[in-house]
Amino acid sequence: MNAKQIWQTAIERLQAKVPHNIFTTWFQGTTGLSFQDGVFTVGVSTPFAKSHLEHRFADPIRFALGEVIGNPVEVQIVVAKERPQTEATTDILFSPPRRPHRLGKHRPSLVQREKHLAETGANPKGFILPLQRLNKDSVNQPAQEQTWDDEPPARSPIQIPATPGLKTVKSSTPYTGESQLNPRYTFDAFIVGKSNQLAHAASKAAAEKPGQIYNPLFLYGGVGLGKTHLLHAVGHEGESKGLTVLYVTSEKFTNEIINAIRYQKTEEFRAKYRQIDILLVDDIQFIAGKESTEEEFFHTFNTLHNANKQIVVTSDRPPKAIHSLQDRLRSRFEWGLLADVQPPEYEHRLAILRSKTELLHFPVPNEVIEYIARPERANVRELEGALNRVIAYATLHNVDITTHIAEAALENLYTERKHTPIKLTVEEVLEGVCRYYNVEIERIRSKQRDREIAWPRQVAMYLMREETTASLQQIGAALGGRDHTTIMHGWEKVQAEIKNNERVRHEIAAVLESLQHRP
Ligand SMILES: Nc1ncnc2c1ncn2[C@@H]1O[C@H](COP(=O)(O)OP(=O)(O)OP(=O)(O)O)[C@@H](O)[C@H]1O
Repeated sequence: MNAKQIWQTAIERLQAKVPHNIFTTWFQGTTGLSFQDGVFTVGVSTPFAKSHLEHRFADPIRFALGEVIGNPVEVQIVVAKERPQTEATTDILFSPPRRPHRLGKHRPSLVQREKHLAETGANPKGFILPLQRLNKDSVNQPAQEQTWDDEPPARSPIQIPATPGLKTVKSSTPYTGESQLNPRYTFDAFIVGKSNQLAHAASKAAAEKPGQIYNPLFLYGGVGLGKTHLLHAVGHEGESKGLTVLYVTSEKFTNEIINAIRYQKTEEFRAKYRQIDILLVDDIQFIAGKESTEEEFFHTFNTLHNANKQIVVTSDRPPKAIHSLQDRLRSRFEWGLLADVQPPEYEHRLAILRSKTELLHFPVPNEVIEYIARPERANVRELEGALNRVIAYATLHNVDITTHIAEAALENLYTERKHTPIKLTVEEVLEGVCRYYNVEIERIRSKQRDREIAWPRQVAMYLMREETTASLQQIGAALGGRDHTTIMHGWEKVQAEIKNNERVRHEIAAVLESLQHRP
C-alpha cells in the first residue's frame, strides 16, 4: 500500500466520524504524499485548508493513520499543487498481489517497504503492487507499469470529414482524442442484475449502433450505482470501432465554456465538441441554472443530434426533477430513452463482490462476501470500499480473511453510521446564517433580491434542507413564505457551487461550523 492508499483508507475511517459536509469540505481533494521514517505527509490545496486541518483535525488524523499503519505516526500537512484526480486512484485501494491473501511471514515492515519502494522503485517480495490495468486479458500476465493515472498516449490529430449541416471551423487546436476513459469501466466488468438491466441493455444498444437507436440516452440514479461505469463502457466500445469519443464531466464542460468565453475561443470550443461521434457527459444535473453552459450545451446537443451522433448523459435524477434546467433542454433529454439504475439487491451485491475479488485476484471466503454484502451497503462504491478495507486490514495485520476479521475491519463503519447526527432547527439555521453574514433576519425573509441578501438566503435554504428535518414547505414558511420550488432552486444552486467552487465549499463549512458551535 503506498502513501496515497494509506491516506485513502485513513480518511474513509474519518468519514464515518465526521459530518458529511465537513468531510467533503476539508478532506475531499487531500492526498497522501509520502510516508517515511514514521512521518506521514498529507497534501492539501490551500494554506487555509492546511491551517484548518492542523488545528481542528490533527488528533483524529493521527489516530486514523496510526490505525491503518499499525504504529503511531507523526503527521505533516503541506500545501501541494493539486494533481488531477482520477477515479482509478481513489476508488480502488489495491491491485492484486500475485499470491493469495496470506502474505509471507518475514515481510519487511511497511516503513521499510515504502522506503525500498521510494529508493529502488521496485516492490520487495510480498508487497502489494500498485494498481494495474485490470481486465480479463491481464489476468495471469506480468504486472504492467502503466496505470490510468498516467497520461494517455498522445494520438495524432483526428481528421474529421466535413459533416453536412456542421459549420466548418478552422481550429488551431484540433481535437486530439482526449476521451479520458477509465480502462476498468468496460461492459465485461459490469455485473448485470434486475436493478440495472434496462440501463445496461440501452447502453449496449447505444454503443453498438451509435446515434441510431436511443439518442440521447439519459442514465439516472443514486450515487455509486454504475452510471459512470456504463458511460465509459459505451465509450470503449465506440473507440474500438474507431469512432471519436469524448467523455466529459459537466463540471469540465462548464469550465471549458467559461474559459472559452473569457479568452474568446468559443469557435475552437465549438469545433472540438462538434466533431465527435459519441459525446458522454457525466452528472449533467450540474449544468442546470448555469445560463451560458446550458446555452452552449443546447447548441452542441442540436448539432450532434442532427448529425446522428450519439449522446449519452448521466444524472442523479430524471430530467423533470432537475428544476432549474431550461425546458428546451429537458424536453430534448426526454426525446431518447430514460433509463434508471437502482441499488442492487442482495444476490446482485454478492455477484458484484465476487467479480471484484476475481479482478483483484484476492480470494475472499464466501461467508465474508456475504457479510460485506449486508443491507447497509446499498451502493456499489460502498461495497467496493468495504471489500478494500477488509483486504487492507487483513494484509496489514498479516492474517487470513475471516468473518471475524471483516467485522473488526468494518466495525466503525457499521456502528457509527447508526448514529444520526444531531439535527438543527430552521430557526437556529436562520439565526446562524444571519449572524455569519451579518444581515438582519427580516431582510432574509423579505423580497429583496440583491446578491448580498439572495446568497445568504440560498445558503439558509441549503442548510435548512441538509441540517434540519423540516419539509420544503416549512423551510419556505421560515423564509418569508416562499414556495417549495424556490427552496429547491436555492438548494440546488448552493449544492452546485459547493461541488464546483472550493471557496464556497469552505464558506459553507465555516457557516455550518459556526452553527454547530453557536454561542
Ligand atoms: N453493476 C456493476 N458491476 C460492477 N461494478 C460496478 C457496478 N455498478 C457500479 N460498479 C462500480 O462501482 C463504482 C461506482 O460506480 P460509478 O462511479 O459508475 O457510479 P455512479 O452511479 O456514476 O456514481 P456517482 O453518481 O456518484 O458518480 C465503480 O468502481 C464501478 O465500477
